[in-house]
Amino acid sequence: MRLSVVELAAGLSTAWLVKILLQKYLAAKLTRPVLGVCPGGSLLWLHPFRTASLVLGPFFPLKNQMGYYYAQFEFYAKYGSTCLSSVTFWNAIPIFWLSDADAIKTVHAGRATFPKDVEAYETLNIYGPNMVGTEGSDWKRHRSVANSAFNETNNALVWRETIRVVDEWFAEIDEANATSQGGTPVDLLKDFTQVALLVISAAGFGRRASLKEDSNTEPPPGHKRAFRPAVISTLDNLFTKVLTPTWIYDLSDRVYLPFITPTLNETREAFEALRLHMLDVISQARDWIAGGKAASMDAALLRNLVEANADGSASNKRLSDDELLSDTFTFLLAGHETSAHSLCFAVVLLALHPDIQQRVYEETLELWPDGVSSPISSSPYKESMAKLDYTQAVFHETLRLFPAVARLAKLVTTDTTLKARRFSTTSMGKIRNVEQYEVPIKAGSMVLIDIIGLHMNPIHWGEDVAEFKPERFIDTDTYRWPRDAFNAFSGGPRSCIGQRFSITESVCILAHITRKYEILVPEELGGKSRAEQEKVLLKWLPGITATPRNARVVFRRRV
Ligand code: HEM
Repeated sequence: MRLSVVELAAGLSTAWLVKILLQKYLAAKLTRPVLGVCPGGSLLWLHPFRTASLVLGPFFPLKNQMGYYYAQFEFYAKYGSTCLSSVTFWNAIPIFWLSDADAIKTVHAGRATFPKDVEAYETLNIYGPNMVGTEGSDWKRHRSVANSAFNETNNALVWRETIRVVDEWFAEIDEANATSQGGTPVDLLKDFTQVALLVISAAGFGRRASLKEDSNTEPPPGHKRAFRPAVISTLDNLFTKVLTPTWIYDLSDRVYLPFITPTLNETREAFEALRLHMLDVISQARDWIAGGKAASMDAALLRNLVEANADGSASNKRLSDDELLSDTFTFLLAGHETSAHSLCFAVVLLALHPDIQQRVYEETLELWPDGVSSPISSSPYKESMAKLDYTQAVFHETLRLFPAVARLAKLVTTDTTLKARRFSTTSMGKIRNVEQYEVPIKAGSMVLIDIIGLHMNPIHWGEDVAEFKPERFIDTDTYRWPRDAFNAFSGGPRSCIGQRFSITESVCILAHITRKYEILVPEELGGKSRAEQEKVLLKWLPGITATPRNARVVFRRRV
């Protein structure tokens, strides 16, 4: 029997593939002893903290496989442990999944043993190194300059700018309301994306833009695009920028590739346009400092960064212009989608829970008896926030049930142990016999902070863990809410630097909406059960951040 060249090549390729797969499988099998006493031992076909897992997240892993995005606490309950082990198929990395508040706290506190997996963030270094994608002394330098930028003056600016943007948004809604009976249908994702963008533009870059301004605005001298279209097209092209390898850019420079070349050109131009605007703000801030800060200039993050950077005495504590620019861009990325998506979930939850909505309304009625806070000066930031405790609790509880970031990965640099919990589960699904135990973890492994698993852990949050109950986040004489079991903003020294920014913005928006409008479930879902309404309105997909799919409600003006 004679084989053709094609048959021979196919046979050899198959043999080669089988050999590789066998090698990988054996390597993963051999790693199992490293997993020690920690139950699970699952084989992971995808690395759970790489771009592929975000892109494929809605479809893979499947429901019964470890890493499934909607599993909540299921796997931990199945194996009776708050720490689970697994190993990646392709490179045999032991990965320990954590839903235990104490173990996670240890990981956050031990930055030398558990550094951030910065490799996963490399694609975000678009304008250069930045706070999110660095570790060690570089990260410290970024963080110490930026810490002073996120100050109370900036929070007050966030509050004022949010009111300005919300005022404009309400005007649009009321205009639509004039013709519609029974309220205005609102596409929350579309509207909050715009609102959050305008807030971060003003409080982050010091560039005030209007909701109504269209993309044909004249670019200022020296620019090809006005600020707002530059930001919007940058965000629109973010995925292209992050996912396209540089060799494709090089190729498309040399050869015209239909569709690809125009898309890459647009992406490049958008990012360059935004870069020029950010450089303008940096140079304006420098002029302002050099001029003795005579004129007033809003305390936007970028201005504050430039100021803090100029104050840095030693050069090893300062940031270069590229780093300043890259950090500011990171604030735009990190602060815009997270806030917009979380607000979508919060408003839908208020529509689904009229009793809770009523409590928020009563709180805002007390604060603003004469209606929402316009003019702006009538509602000062600090005093108003201090009176919106329940609204803040609603926002926290939303982030507990729908954390924008589902998981975080840390490397393990030295052999160590973590304290987790073992338990049994009764036939009624109740957790019993909880005891702590030590999980040995070898250097070279990875730990995965499973934020959803932690937030759905009944050991920390009680048996009603799945219910939307904002009062969980309100301390009383006999109850203190479990801070370490809440990781929506991560934890420890690398926790979200924009936490106060986003709470200020979100609470301001939720309070204003609830004071002015009744939030209702869309009419077509009116006859359905609460469970069916939840299934539709709270549907989400994994992405860079958890993305709501059907966040629609109706706003009806309160009389
Ligand atoms: C609801 C809103 C927000 C949520 C849920 C959120 C969540 C998070 C989480 C989980 C992390 C840790 C990420 C990691 O370690 O990889 C983080 C880090 C970060 N966030 Fe936020 N964030 C929000 C809003 C903001 C805002 C408004 C800003 C800026 C204006 C911001 C800027 C940052 C930055 C710069 C980091 C990196 C901090 C560091 O590595 O030291 N975030 N955020």
